[in-house]
Amino acid sequence: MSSSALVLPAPAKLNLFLHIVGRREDGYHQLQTVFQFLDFGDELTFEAHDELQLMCDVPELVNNDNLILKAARLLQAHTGCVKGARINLVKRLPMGGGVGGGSSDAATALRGLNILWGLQLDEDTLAELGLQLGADVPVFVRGYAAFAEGVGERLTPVTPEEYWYLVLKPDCHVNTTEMFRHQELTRDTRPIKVCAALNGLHGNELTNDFQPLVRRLYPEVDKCLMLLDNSGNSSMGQAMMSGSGACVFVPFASREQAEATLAGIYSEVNGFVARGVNTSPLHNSISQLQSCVN
Ligand SMILES: C[C@@](CO)(OP(=O)(O)O)[C@H](O)COP(=O)(O)OP(=O)(O)OC[C@H]1O[C@@H](n2ccc(N)nc2=O)[C@H](O)[C@@H]1O
Ligand SMILES: Nc1ncnc2c1ncn2[C@@H]1O[C@H](COP(=O)(O)OP(=O)(O)O)[C@@H](O)[C@H]1O
Repeated sequence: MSSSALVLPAPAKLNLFLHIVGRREDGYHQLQTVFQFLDFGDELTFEAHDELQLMCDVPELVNNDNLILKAARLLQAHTGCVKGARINLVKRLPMGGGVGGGSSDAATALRGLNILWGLQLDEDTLAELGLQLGADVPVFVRGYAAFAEGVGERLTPVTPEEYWYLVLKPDCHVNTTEMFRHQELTRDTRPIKVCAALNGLHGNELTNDFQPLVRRLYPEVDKCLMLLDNSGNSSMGQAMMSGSGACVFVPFASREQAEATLAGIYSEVNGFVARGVNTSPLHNSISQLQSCVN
C-alpha cells in the first residue's frame, strides 16, 4: 500500500425498529425505521490506478455485481471521469446479515472516489446516486442516525441513546428481495410520527415487521432470539432482528455487560459487540482528513 492510499471505514447499521407501512406501484415497500450506525464494519483502501480494480479477502465478492464497482462505474458515467482506482475491501460484516454491509461499502466507495478523483460532488448528489444502487445507501452517504421513511431515503436526523450492542450472527443468509416479496409479509402497519418512534425505542411497542416471518422460516434466527431472551441478561431493551435479517441485536449500558452476555452463549452462536453511534465513522474519518488538508 502506498503512502498516498486513502483508507476509509464502511460501518454497519442497525434498524432499531422497522415498520412496513405500504407498497408502491413499482413493488418497492414504504418503510418507517430508525437507522443507527455501529463503530464496527468493513474497510476500504483506495489508490490511484489506470484501471478500475477490486481486491478482497473474500474472493467470491470480486465480481462485476459488487456494489463497490457499481458505485465506481456510476460515478464515472455521471461525471465523465475516466480515471481508475485500485480498491481493496476488508470484509468483516456478515453478508445477507441485515446490517447493510454491501450498501455501506457502496457509500464508502462513492465518498472515497469523490475524494480520490477530485470530483467535488456534493452530498445531495452522492445520496441521489447512492439511491440508484440501493435503498439503504443514502443513509450511509449522509452519515447521521435517522428516522427514515419512503423506501428508506427520506431522512430525519435523530439521536437515540448510543448503547453497546451485542449482535448475533445466525448461521444463515436471508435474501432481502425474497422476504420483501413473501406473501405472508405484513405491509399495513399504521404510520407513526418521529417523536413516537423515538419514545418507543427499546420498549415493546416498536418491532421489526420482518421478524415473525423470518424467525419462522429460519430456525437459526429463532434460536438466536430465544438465546437472548433466555440469557437472563441485563439488557436495556428487547432482542430484535435488524433489517430483513438475519442478525439479531440487544442493547446494553456498558461494553462489559454486552461482552459478558456474549461469553455466556459464545459456544452456541457467533457474534460481536460494538457501540451504536449517531455519526458514521466514515464521516469522522473524512472530517479528520479534511482538517489535515486545511
Ligand atoms: C430491509 C432493509 C432495511 O434497512 O435492509 P437490509 O435487510 O437489506 O439490510 C432495506 O430496506 C433494504 O435495502 P437494500 O438492501 O438497499 O435494498 P435494495 O438493494 O434497494 O433492494 C433489494 C430488493 O428489495 C426490495 N425492496 C427494497 C427496499 C424497499 N423499500 N422495498 C423493497 O421492496 C426490492 O424488491 C428490491 O429489488
Ligand atoms: N460489497 C459487497 N459486500 C457484501 N455483499 C455485496 C457487496 N456487493 C454486492 N453484494 C451482494 O449483496 C448481498 C447482500 O448484501 P449485504 O449488504 O451484505 O446484506 P444486507 O443487505 O442483508 O445487509 C450479498 O449476498 C452479495 O451478493
